[in-house]
Amino acid sequence: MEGTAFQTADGTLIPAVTADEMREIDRVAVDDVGLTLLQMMENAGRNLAGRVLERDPERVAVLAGNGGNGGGGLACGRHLANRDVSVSVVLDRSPDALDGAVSTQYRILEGMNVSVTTSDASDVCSEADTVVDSLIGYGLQGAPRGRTQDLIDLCNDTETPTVSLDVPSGLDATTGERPGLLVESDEILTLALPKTGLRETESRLYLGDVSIPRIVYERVGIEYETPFRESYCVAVER
Ligand SMILES: NC(=O)C1=CN([C@@H]2O[C@H](COP(=O)(O)OP(=O)(O)OC[C@H]3O[C@@H](n4cnc5c(N)ncnc54)[C@H](O)[C@@H]3O)[C@@H](O)[C@H]2O)[C@@H](O)CC1
Ligand SMILES: [K+]
Repeated sequence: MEGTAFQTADGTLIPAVTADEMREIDRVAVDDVGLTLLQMMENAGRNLAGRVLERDPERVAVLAGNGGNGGGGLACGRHLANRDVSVSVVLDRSPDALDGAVSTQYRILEGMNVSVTTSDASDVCSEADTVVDSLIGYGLQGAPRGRTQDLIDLCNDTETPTVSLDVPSGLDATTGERPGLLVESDEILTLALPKTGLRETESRLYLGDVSIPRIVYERVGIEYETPFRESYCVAVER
């Protein structure tokens, strides 16, 4: 395990997983143990908001994709807005393309009258003091395309400090390869366990608890000691 493990500052080893392994962990957590995606997404979003709040933000742009990664970003946007941070959400496609838990997150923001754009986002990004990158997580398939690619380009161009959820969008979570454009993150909050591809990144890395019970790791054959003893989010060394 030591070859692939990351560790906390106090030396607790944390195994790294591939995208397929993480998908299986999520599946067992939901299908066998009974957590819901919405619960995990809420924990992801709250931990992400915690990292963003460390930056004392006033205006935050949340770039959100249509998958689970985007849902975590949207939940983060709600927690920030609840703390009087000015939040603008930038979707990479029409809200009609959202479903399940992600759609739920979106509808709540809509009910809160949080600003949402599906068109030109250059002002939103340049006026923000922090960008949340929740476009794509471990679900990346090939080089980022279309508006997702344009938003990554914009995010990198504006040079606003960026916090990425799970992995910087455009990174292959398993290999660390970048098949196309990649968000240049200042900080990454990865979820549950670090992804093997994060070895190839250099920005500050944190690990957030999404409340996956130990029995899930036992069932998928991963040796696991919780790094979350006193906190829901810990700094991680590669
Ligand atoms: N335990 C869980 O399952 C949780 C997962 N969460 C997040 O959900 C992510 C996984 O969710 P998903 O499996 O929905 O996948 P992602 O949200 O990583 O991305 C999938 C979406 O990205 C788009 N996409 C993929 N490749 C693209 C490309 N090359 N160009 C443009 N668009 C592309 C597709 O439309 C696809 O729907 C994780 O990385 C994690 O951040 C969190 O929301 C919390 C809970
Ligand atoms: K991301």
